[in-house]
Amino acid sequence: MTREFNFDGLVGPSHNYAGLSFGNVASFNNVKSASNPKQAALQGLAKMRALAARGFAQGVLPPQARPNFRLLRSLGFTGSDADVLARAYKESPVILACAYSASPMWTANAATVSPSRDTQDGKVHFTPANLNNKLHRSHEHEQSARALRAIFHDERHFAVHDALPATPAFGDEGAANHTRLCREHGADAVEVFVYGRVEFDPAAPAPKRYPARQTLEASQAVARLHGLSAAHTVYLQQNPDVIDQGVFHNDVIAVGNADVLFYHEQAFADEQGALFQLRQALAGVDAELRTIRVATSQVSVADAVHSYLFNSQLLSKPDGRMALVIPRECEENAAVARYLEELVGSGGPVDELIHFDLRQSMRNGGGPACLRLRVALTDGEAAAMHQGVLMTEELYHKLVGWVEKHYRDQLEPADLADPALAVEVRTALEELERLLGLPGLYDLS
Ligand SMILES: NCCC[C@H](NC(=O)CCC(=O)O)C(=O)O
Repeated sequence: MTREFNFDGLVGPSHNYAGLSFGNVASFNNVKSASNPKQAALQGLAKMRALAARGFAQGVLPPQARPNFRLLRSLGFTGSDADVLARAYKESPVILACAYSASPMWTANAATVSPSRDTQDGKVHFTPANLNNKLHRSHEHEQSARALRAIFHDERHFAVHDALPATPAFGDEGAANHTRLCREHGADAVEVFVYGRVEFDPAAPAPKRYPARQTLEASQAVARLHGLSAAHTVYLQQNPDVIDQGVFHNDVIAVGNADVLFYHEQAFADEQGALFQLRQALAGVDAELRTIRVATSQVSVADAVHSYLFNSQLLSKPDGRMALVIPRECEENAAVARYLEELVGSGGPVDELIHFDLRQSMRNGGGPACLRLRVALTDGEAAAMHQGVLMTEELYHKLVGWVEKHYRDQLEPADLADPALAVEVRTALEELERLLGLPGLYDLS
């Protein structure tokens, strides 16, 4: 049997609001407000626990070591660790914030994953995303690769590639711009890549106000690395106008699961063309696309961006129906709340809503779907991965205890200059390696 595992990012102890993501409305609006790392981590853990308790396969991906002293030193801040922090804070607090960002919590951007059913060599392939559009995210991929290699260490089953070259032609944001459509997780599938820009075709449409983070060239390179078949791979262009309205990743405006695509009518540059391509490719894997199309008259793009309606997890339940995992913000938006009520009453594939309070992450533009990386695994593959990251009641309680012990409940921009914070984070991560049974997870040299 094949099951879809959701690996959620455990929010790191330096979670803060630094306004680093131009084009991401929430990140910009909450710049320099105080964060609560403890609450952020507990909110994420509560989601993992609840979904695991419901029988969904749930794992956790560890946070990364912060600040990234190697990054700071490579930019010319030298001396002892305390000197590096003091100089960076004085000369460029924004660089210090980049080195301290807890952005690896959004594991939808950690990598693109192709299940073994889709790949030429029959292994599960991972390509960590270079995230090169933003300095604070561009240094995640090294540790993402290291963590994935530690968890998916068995080379008979898993291949973890290096990130693509970090140049604008290969802007790669990972699974946030990727979805897999199929009858069921274990069946042949179509992998769908959504890009915002084409580097080598200056005539292709592109956003004008905000950056397009993902390129067609990156998507094609990932498909090549993973050994995907051309007939089962579809590339769609995201609508540049919605990128300019704050839809910085496709998973802010569309989500797919099994044979269902839940999307906003403005999501793609060419809606009819996109549906045609998907239907044709799906016919090749004996599947028929079911669409849940949301019209602008039902939910505007602005409401979608503020509520994160589409940054939901669409999860298959054992009874064949689907649940939609949404943030509380969806209840608070009148148009979205009305739409959702209709959706679950419509007799369509979605018959249940599961709400979570993820406010701490949402204030940086990360909803339920941003917080998780989907990995479909056969039973054999699931048995071959490191078991210490699978969410159980026991692991949940251990991690809550660890968070309670090590995390601050308030972090202001100026706190990043406090040398004690760096020591606290390091101590916490050393303990986490033991707790997850992953010695050597971090390069703490
Ligand atoms: N998939 C959701 C990603 C959200 C993430 N936000 C941030 O990095 C904000 C960080 C800050 O501004 O402190 C991003 O934009 O990539």
